[in-house]
Amino acid sequence: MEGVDYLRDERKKSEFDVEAMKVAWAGSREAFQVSDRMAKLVANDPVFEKFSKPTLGRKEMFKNTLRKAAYAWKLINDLHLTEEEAKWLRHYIDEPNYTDLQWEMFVPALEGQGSEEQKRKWLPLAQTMQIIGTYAQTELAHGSNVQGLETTATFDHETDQFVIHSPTLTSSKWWPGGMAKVATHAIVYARLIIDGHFYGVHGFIVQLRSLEDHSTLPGITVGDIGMKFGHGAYNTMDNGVLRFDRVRIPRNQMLMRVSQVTKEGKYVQSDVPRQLAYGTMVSVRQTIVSDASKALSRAVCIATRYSAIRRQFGSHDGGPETQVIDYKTQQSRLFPLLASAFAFRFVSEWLKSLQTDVKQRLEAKDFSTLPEAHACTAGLKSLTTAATADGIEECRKLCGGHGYLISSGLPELYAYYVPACTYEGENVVMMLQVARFLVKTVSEMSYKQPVGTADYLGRMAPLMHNNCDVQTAEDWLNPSAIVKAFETRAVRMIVDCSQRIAKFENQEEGFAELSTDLVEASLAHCQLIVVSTFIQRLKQEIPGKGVKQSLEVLCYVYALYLLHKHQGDFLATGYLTSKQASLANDQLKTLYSKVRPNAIALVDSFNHTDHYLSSVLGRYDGNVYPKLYEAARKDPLNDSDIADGINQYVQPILKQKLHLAKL
Ligand SMILES: CCCCCCCC/C=C\CCCCCCCC(=O)SCCNC(=O)CCNC(=O)[C@H](O)C(C)(C)COP(=O)(O)OP(=O)(O)OC[C@H]1O[C@@H](n2cnc3c(N)ncnc32)[C@H](O)[C@@H]1OP(=O)(O)O
Ligand SMILES: Cc1cc2nc3c(=O)[nH]c(=O)nc-3n(C[C@H](O)[C@H](O)[C@H](O)COP(=O)(O)OP(=O)(O)OC[C@H]3O[C@@H](n4cnc5c(N)ncnc54)[C@H](O)[C@@H]3O)c2cc1C
Repeated sequence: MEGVDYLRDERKKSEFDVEAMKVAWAGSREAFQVSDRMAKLVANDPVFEKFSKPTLGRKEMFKNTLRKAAYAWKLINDLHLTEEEAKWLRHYIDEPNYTDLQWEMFVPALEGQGSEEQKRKWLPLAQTMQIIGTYAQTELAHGSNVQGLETTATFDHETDQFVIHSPTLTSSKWWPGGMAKVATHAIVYARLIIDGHFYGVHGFIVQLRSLEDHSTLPGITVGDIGMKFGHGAYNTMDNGVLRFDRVRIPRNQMLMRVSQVTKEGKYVQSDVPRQLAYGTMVSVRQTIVSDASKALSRAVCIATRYSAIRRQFGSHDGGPETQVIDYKTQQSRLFPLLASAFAFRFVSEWLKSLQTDVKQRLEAKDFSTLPEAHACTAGLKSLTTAATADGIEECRKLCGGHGYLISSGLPELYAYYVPACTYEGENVVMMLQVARFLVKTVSEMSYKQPVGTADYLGRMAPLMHNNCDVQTAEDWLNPSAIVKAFETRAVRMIVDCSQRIAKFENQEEGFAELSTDLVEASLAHCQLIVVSTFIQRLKQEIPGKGVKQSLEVLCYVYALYLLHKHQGDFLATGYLTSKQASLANDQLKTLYSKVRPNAIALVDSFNHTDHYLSSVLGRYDGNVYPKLYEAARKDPLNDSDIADGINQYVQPILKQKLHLAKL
């Protein structure tokens, strides 16, 4: 039997309707159809071929990506693609490039932080790509600490302009994507200075390059920051360094939704919170949560298909060896990741709806839910990216030696993905933001009832004193037992930290001293959100034979896997006994055996094309070994029998040996 037959047999074992599961994964039939159409469009167009990428040099790779981006833009226009379709098209092309910054950061920053007048002027230019923009916030010496940025924007009364300047080497903008070679404009974050007074960090629209010949404008120095981790992964992107030598821009190019500077040089703060200036980061963090489920599902799809094909040991009387997916250890590493991909998918959908709600409230000048939205996006960004980056690496190991080959698709995926733990808010820094929100919520509870994702803190009294009543492994198959366990663990960890901080004379000092515990408490809070969202999703109607049941199994796997992994927390907070923790682990093993027959069908439900997976190990048809062999033969080193350099550097050594032998 070959891999092809193995996967065919596996698909026959499935206990649910795969087509219906595809819809559940996508969110709706319409969402499925859009993404499916775009996936196929990209997969079937030779322009988007990407197997040759690993063998290209930096310049060729960069040019090749520009070519694809230009072609994609042509398709978007020629085919009159909707915004949603265009997003999926870019997603499936699967090469980071300047358009990510244009659509995920530059346009949202204009939309969220521009005044109505500014939006009227700049948005049409950006949306039709007559200008190409980037988001230039991070500097050589400051990324996380936005208030510590050094670039200055000094108001000049006489000319009604701002003077943008890089006063030090460390103030050089450093990292923005698309900035080195492509972007014509940037939203530059700088310290606003009027008459020697500092008014905080604000965004300014600055032109970097001529729209005529693309040359840099006077006063601007811009370039690439150099190659990044993983050859092909992120090096298609021209992350840049940028310096300003007293570059002048008109006053009306400061983004003026949140605060304005008048012609007279007066600083006016609108009636909206200053944190709205961070709004672009909040919206992109939500996109990053959604991207996490895509990246993790991709790695899990590869590792699951390959685990069903790969066989090692266990052959009796000449029969076939054991599929590695049947080893309990393989299942205990793989299935929680499969469940996590679904969990992240559903939490990202929920986060999107939370943001829509916040947006509507902001328009009605209701800012009450902003801190919670910030904490949720920051925390979930941190949780999902960390788990996804680790998960991709685990999937690589699950594929044994072949996982280390570029043709497995996993090394490049990891290298592309891992900076998500850093960009758009370093993960620990983000968890500390969640901690601030939680500690503040607890401290205000005497006069303010917590709401939304923090509402369980309002039920503190019972949660502080209850004990878990699980008696058998079966008892863990109960959503309310699970939610209660996660709520209790989170509440007790948060309250413990809050009480210990309160003992410090200086609260900031207490916060800093307890920051490692606070990060753990924040993680507990975020895990509760993901688990509860999964459970809530299952309360909705989910059509299709066996679909809901399979998702229920995955939901329990996700929750009980976390419970097992963090059982130290659950035990230390005194809610569970070690017996109850061990029953959860027993149940987890039973659940793995329920996932097993459905594993291949579950990863088929992601609807990933072979083009998108770009993995010989994860091929839909399972024809792994012949294709691995074929891919290896195509390596440039195999172009000739005697490689370049052999005659020059190897043969002389061999000849020298002969000479020595004669002596
Ligand atoms: C369908 C297909 C889809 C395809 C998918 C494609 C996916 C591709 C995705 C994407 C493509 C783009 C590729 C990557 C691009 C990467 C771009 C970048 O990396 S841009 C740089 C990011 N930089 C950071 O994130 C800095 C992190 N630092 C910060 O955010 C702040 O400095 C922070 C939060 C750490 C501290 O802020 P403070 O300096 O003002 O300090 P404090 O005093 O702590 O905050 C004041 C108050 O403001 C609140 N706050 C802070 N941030 C807030 C926010 N964002 N919203 C609301 N409140 C906020 C705080 O909670 C605090 O509240 P209280 O006073 O305690 O009540
Ligand atoms: C691929 C990539 C693309 C990027 N694209 C862009 C872009 O388009 N535009 C842009 O403006 N920026 C971009 N960035 C920059 C990115 O946003 C920053 O790197 C990120 O915000 C982290 O900041 P930092 O580099 O200053 O890390 P640092 O803050 O220096 O982190 C270093 C270490 O310090 C720790 N640390 C920092 N502060 C604290 C604290 N208060 N408490 C405890 N620990 C702390 C962190 O946890 C971390 O371990 C990009 C970065 C990458 C890698």
